[in-house]
Amino acid sequence: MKDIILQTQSLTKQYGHRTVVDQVSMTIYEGDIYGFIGKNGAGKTTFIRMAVGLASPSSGNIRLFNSSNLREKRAEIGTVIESPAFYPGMTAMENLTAFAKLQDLHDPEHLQQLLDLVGLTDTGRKKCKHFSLGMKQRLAIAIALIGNPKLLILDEPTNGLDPEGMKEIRELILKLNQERHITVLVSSHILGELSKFATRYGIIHHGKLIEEFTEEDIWRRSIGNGQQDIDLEDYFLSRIGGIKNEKSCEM
Ligand SMILES: Nc1ncnc2c1ncn2[C@@H]1O[C@H](COP(=O)(O)OP(=O)(O)OP(=O)(O)O)[C@@H](O)[C@H]1O
Repeated sequence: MKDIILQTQSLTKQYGHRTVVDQVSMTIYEGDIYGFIGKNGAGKTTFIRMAVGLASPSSGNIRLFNSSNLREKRAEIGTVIESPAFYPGMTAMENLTAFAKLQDLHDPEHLQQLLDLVGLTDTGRKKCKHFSLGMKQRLAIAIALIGNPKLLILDEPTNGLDPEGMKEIRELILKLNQERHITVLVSSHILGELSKFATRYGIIHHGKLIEEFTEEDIWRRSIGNGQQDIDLEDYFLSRIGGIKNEKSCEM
């Protein structure tokens, strides 16, 4: 049995009378690339903010790495939430150095390796404000990796990227998972994109986690129903009552 990396029980967030995350019980196992799927406003970011300690739950429970000592265990998580934040007037290496200093880490070789890993080796004196969105996302991921996290949480990392930028992020996530054995939680509202690399999925709809499954689970079910093939996107949409748009993979 694989180790449990992140587990929530009935995690709930209310803003006033509105419940935006509703009793979510999620389990992420070691080695997963967990695709967290939901429409805009479904509650993905709010759930992630609670998991990493940026928002406090109204009720429910969170365990990290099989421990309830969240203060200690959150140090083993790297996070990129929404727009990447860094110093626009600095280079990639200057940013990495500044963020490493905040964590009291001073190892230029480690930082150079991170730059190489995310494909920003050749950016030299170029200031980050002149980076493309894809480069900014990859720098944000490098910053999240400074402390060698065991779990990387990425909130909509491909949002707004062109196909090439999406491919770069996808390949980076796969490399981190397969070569560095980092477990990944990645949220998106773009089904076609997530299905290219996720190993398990959770669908969130109106704040509720309506299902968790692997792609294999769906295959098994479709064979059981006498179907030859499955379309993951059709399946997702059938679960949330959506209609497939032939021109777009978005929900
Ligand atoms: N601080 C807040 N106060 C009140 N409502 C909030 C707050 N933060 C989020 N919400 C509401 O909670 C709901 C869920 O938002 P959330 O950002 O978690 O969704 P999401 O699935 O991440 O969507 P998106 O992809 O658009 O970010 C939304 O209706 C949002 O307006």
